[in-house]
Amino acid sequence: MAGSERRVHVVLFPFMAQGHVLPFRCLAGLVRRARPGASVTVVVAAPGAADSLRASLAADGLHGVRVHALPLDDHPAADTCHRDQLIALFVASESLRPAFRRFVAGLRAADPGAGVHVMADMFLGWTLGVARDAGASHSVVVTCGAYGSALYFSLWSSVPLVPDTASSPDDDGAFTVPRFPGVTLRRSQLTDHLAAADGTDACSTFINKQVAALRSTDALLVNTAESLEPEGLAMLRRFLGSVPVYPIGPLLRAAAPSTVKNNNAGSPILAWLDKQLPGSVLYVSFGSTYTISAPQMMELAAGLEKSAHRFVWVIRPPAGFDDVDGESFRPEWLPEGFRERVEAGGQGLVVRCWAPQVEILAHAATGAFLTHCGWNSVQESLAHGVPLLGWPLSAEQFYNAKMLAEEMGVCVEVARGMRAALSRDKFAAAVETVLGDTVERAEMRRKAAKMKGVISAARESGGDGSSVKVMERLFADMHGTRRVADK
Ligand SMILES: O=c1ccn([C@@H]2O[C@H](COP(=O)(O)OP(=O)(O)O[C@H]3O[C@H](CO)[C@@H](O)[C@H](O)[C@H]3O)[C@@H](O)[C@H]2O)c(=O)[nH]1
Repeated sequence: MAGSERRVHVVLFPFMAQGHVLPFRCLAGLVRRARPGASVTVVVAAPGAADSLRASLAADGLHGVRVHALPLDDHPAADTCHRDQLIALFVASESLRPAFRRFVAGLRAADPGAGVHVMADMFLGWTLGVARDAGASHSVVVTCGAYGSALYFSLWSSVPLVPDTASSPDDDGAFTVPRFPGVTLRRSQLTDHLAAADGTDACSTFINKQVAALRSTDALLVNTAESLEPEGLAMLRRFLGSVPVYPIGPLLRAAAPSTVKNNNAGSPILAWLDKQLPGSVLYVSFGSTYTISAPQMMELAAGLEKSAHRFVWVIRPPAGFDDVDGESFRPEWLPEGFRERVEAGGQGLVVRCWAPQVEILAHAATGAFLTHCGWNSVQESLAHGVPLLGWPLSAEQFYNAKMLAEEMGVCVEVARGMRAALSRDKFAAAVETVLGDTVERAEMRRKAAKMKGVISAARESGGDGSSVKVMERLFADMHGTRRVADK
């Protein structure tokens, strides 16, 4: 087979946010496993981020993977800028077109006999034109799941949305998702941007450009497995028409081996977990980009304390406090004395900004995860058989939560959106459901364990549906006997 393989340069281009860069790091490893002879370069849209990405790739054992920086210096990475600036950052990424064009042309010129394949983030649709002009093949990498993406892109392609039963924007009216008559949503499962969109606003214009790229790229690579989301993938394929869809996920990092061996002296959080009973701790984190409000944080703290269950809570500054440094807590965020009380009493740990999430989820003491249902967090949780409490905040997270609760039965949704009125009693009751001695807990754990098995099978190299096999198929289709770029 190797004899018929054409040399190929693979260019990976993530959007500069943790939730996107992390799966792209795993994608670099997957490309290496599926096509060991390929050269792989990760393009970053900020020279300042190149060194840390190089270090991360080396830590992943991907020493031969190159990093090429393009000059988007005056824009911060998405997880350090205000969420409202995201759309500006998306649009600004298009200014990289000339530099990216030069880079791809340089690869072609340096090795004219080889193929070039650009694997670009779903928010970098403009790269398709660059790839086409350079005679390179192109795929769009969807870092989200299939079900969430199918609904998200379908909704944005159908604005303005008119809920069937809402008489005012405050009514939580139900409506049927365009193109998917079997799926009903509520008004509260739309972001404000989506609910207000009319097709001419900046968000609609931007996302419609991405949808156009999804529909005309050579392949769609989705961070999921056929066995994990068969229905979601069927919906995405229906939405896209003829573009081939390759479920190359789950793109997941493995936990450091010491976690599994309960040997965590080097990490205070993991060392604390070592002292807890199996399945007894709630892990609370809302990902790398979104956050809840200060009043919500107050109520959540009260609910956690009231539940009397153990927890590890990773706190990023609430909305409106984006300028606060990475160390401090403000009095507006947490009830007076909360942190000192729960830490001294052994009930919980309050961690500022960032924690070793995969290691926490892999730890035997972790029994449930309160999450915003970002797709990386979802897959990391299920990969370790950990059931979820869902509090979707934005983007496609509402649809991930819906699928996890209604289709997979591994999640209880406790709140919805960045303005949700949270009740401490309701929240404490939900924690009891997932960590107490309840029938629901047993059932959710059983279903989450099943998903763990599904994910583990997709990560092994052997089976036909495994991510390596799917990636091998992509290369065979694109750069084996059929050469899409040369058609
Ligand atoms: O303290 C922390 C917090 C986060 N993480 C990691 O950061 C990633 C966070 O990703 P995710 O859970 O997907 O959340 P976001 O960062 O919010 O992800 C964005 O990207 C996802 C994939 O496209 C989308 O599903 C989300 O809606 C979007 O907000 C995960 O790998 C976590 O393990 C840590 O390691 N430590």
